[in-house]
Amino acid sequence: MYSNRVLGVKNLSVCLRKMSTTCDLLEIFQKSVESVQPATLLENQISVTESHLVVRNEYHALGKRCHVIGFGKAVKDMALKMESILGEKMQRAVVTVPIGIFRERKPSTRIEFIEGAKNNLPDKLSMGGALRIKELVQTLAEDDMLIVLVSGGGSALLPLPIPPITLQEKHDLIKQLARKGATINELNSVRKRMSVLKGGGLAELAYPCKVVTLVLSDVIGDPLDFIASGPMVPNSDKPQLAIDILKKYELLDGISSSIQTVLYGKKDLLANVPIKEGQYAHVDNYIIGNNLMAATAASAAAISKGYQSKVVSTCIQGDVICIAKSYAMLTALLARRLAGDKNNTDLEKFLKDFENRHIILDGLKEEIMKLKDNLCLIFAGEPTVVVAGTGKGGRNQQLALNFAVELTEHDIPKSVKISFLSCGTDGIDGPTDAAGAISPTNIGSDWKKYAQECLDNNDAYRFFQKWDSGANLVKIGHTGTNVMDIHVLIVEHYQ
Ligand SMILES: Nc1ncnc2c1ncn2[C@@H]1O[C@H](COP(=O)(O)OP(=O)(O)OP(=O)(O)O)[C@@H](O)[C@H]1O
Ligand SMILES: O=C(O)[C@H](O)CO
Repeated sequence: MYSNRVLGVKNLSVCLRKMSTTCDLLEIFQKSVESVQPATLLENQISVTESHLVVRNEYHALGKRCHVIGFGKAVKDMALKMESILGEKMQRAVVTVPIGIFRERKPSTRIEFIEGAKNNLPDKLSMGGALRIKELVQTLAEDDMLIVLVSGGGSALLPLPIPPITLQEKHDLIKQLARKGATINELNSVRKRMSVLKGGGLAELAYPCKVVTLVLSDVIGDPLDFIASGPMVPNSDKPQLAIDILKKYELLDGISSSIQTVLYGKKDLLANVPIKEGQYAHVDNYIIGNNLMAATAASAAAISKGYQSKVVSTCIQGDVICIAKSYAMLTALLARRLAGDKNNTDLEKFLKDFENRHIILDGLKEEIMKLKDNLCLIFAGEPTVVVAGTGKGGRNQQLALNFAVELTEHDIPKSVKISFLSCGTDGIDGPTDAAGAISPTNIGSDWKKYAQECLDNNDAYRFFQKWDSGANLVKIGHTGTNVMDIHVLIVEHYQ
């Protein structure tokens, strides 16, 4: 019933077209990932002189001893690059990275790499790493320098719950909150409240040592106090916020007494750590990469392949179901326009829909008005999924499949071909071995029914394993970087 590969000779050109667009989608995604490789980002922005670290054009004294710490999915290559830039000037380095990130043999290095946080959840290994980092930071003096490498996934790689909260309690609460569809900002507000090092804790421990923080952003808008739960910037959340978030997701009543003790108590901060312009005065923070860079590179790659292309938004957020509906509506609209229909009513409806969800669509209307060629639109951001089922998947696979189902609700002219890819730039979508997926096209009614069952059970991975024997799953392993998700939509018209 699920065989979708019945190809006659007359379908050969359709098949070749499918293959070439699939290649384009993959190459466009690959270019976006390449553009935010941490080693290149550092190489372009960091150098050292005899006595200073230079970040872009700003000089920071290296001090008597220079140490490096790091945590996140993308800090392996950041740390190795830092080691090669600093050479003997680097005294000691402790860095926590995801388990399995060293696919080949570990390179020869003086950096102490600690692997942990399976499935992006805090565990004993990552907590061991957090303790090593804490130990190192506690030895620092005023005339030292600390370089901190931060990237997404840093929260799970730097867990140190405030006693009496246990690691298991924290792990369980964050997992439940994530499954209920909490945003990353909500998750991290709760994490900051329960953690020794997050929400500025690490910066306070380092004081008065001078700190330079290099951050690869994986949060919309690059907010330093939310990326990896903001260990190097003051926590500006109201103390009540974490409690309100748990209430919102109906988790407050079930929390353990230790979590209650911490949430309703006061978080001890070191006194007298000076704050200047809302940031710790001894810390300089730099964003060295973000999803705008990745989206811009994707769009440039599409243009070089002959598409009309545009970065539409870098702040896609909200429930995957709503996003799939909006994308399908937009796609149908573009398809009809490419086929010659110039009616604008749907366009206004689509723009309103996004505006209502506070998503900025940069110049999309103008782009659509001048639409004449095959089009490749780039979206970036991080949607959420309410995981109510028991299946296997991730938000990108869920979105790619949901989009395919939604598209069947629209009339797409026969002369138009739609292709859509949704992938996480870190290469790992949820607890799966895929970065995401390419939407299946032309799903018939049996497949549509099966797709809906899989979506309802959050089992998109299983669907994709069956569809075309898994050909639509994008499997690239850990990419070494992490700037949220990229969505690539291609709409092509054939005469
Ligand atoms: N079966 C599933 N189907 C769909 N989505 C899922 C499923 N299981 C988990 N998820 C989603 O996957 C997300 C976690 O994925 P992942 O570990 O890739 O996080 P991430 O946001 O990329 O991590 P970070 O931001 O810390 O780098 C959660 O938002 C969760 O809702
Ligand atoms: O680690 C985290 O907290 C998320 O990836 C956001 O940075």
